[in-house]
Amino acid sequence: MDVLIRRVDPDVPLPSYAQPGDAGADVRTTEACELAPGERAVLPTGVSIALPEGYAAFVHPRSGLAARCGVAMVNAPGTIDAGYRGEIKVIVVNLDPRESVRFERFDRIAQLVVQQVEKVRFQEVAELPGSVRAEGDSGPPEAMPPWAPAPMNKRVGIDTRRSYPTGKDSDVFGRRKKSGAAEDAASEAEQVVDGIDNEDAEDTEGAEPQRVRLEPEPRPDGPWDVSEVREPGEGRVDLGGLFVPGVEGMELRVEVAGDAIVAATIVLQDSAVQLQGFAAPKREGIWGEVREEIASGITQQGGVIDEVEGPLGWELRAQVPVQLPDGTGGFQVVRFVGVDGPRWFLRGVISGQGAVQPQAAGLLEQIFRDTVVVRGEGPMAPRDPIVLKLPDDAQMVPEGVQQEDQETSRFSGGMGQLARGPEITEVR
Ligand SMILES: O=c1ccn([C@H]2C[C@H](O)[C@@H](COP(=O)(O)OP(=O)(O)OP(=O)(O)O)O2)c(=O)[nH]1
Repeated sequence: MDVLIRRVDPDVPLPSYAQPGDAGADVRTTEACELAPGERAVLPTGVSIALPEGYAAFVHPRSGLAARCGVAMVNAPGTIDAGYRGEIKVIVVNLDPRESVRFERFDRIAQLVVQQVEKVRFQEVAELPGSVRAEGDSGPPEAMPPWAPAPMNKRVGIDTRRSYPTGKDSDVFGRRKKSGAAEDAASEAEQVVDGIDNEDAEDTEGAEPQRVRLEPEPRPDGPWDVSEVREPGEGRVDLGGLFVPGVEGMELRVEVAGDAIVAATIVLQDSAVQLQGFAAPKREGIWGEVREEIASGITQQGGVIDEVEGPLGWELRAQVPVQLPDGTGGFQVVRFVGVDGPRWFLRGVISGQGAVQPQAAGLLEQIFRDTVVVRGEGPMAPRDPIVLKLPDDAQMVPEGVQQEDQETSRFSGGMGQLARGPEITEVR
């Protein structure tokens, strides 16, 4: 089909399909630009189009750029409405934590996919027809579920408000999923990992013949084991069991279970990521099983789970039932991300805007990736939390205590287990 196009920049080459079967026609930037790590820019393409009614064009990232340089589109895919006559723009972001990326004038920066789109009429009804997914969902529960992120008994906060440059210790590959199968995920997974961890000492084979063991996936982009990083403290906050990257304007809170600090939460504007490290077997990743546990728990609570392959590997995107301040039931969107490392597992819970709009969570994901885990050499039971400490120069300000513990998986985000404690303010 023909689409009318106008060059806003008279010299720009028209969008073109690189190969005969391509779905997307490459578009170019008419402005050269250099993006520092984490920086974004709105780049003009030098063209505007007139699509027929019933069509839209979608601006997609180019996979080559993403793989080579970590360039993504903030709003991918960008939507070009049929009625839009302005110049098509591309909102690119450099997600590489270390390297700048440079575009020259007329470099191909994105691809345009034209598609037919439905315009629907929304018909309001009192009840929706059932679906396979809806089966077993019992609706919002009466009580506050253990997955609800709000209540914590004790918590410690560090307000950093300063800039930490990131380290320069990593290199680049790709990471993929492992799969784990467990009917009764919680109990079986415990058994399996316990068995394997004990076995580590003797280095024997075959104690679990009914299961295929999968090695932890490679971690080309982190998070890192302390042995893989030259200067873990460079640009990171030393929390003992974790070195957490420092970012301008972030607020860092640590959370306690009993007397031990076990989780750190980084709050950045309207998003947060909670980081928690756990001991794990040497040769088997546990993230597959842990995902199943979290998913089944949330589904039982009436929540909805999507398992998707995101920027940090396989993750759960969950709509978790919560009680709203006015007492009514609502849902909160949360992302559970996780990575298996050498004898440890790092779990992140992304909440706020970074969960609602995962494409806007680049910086939080970067923080997760650039975290360094210090499991220590001592014996630990699989799935035991890796204990953290306060930064040496943190100053504590006591704060009120509220909310009792709730029974839940320790991987559920620690929502019911962690405790709010004294507030601390960092002084440097
Ligand atoms: O990557 C993009 C996304 C959008 N646009 C243009 C075409 C689109 O028709 C217009 C509005 O975009 P969109 O509808 O996504 O933006 P909005 O924030 O929802 O604005 P509006 O309220 O104008 O629809 O901006 C681009 O040039 N590039």
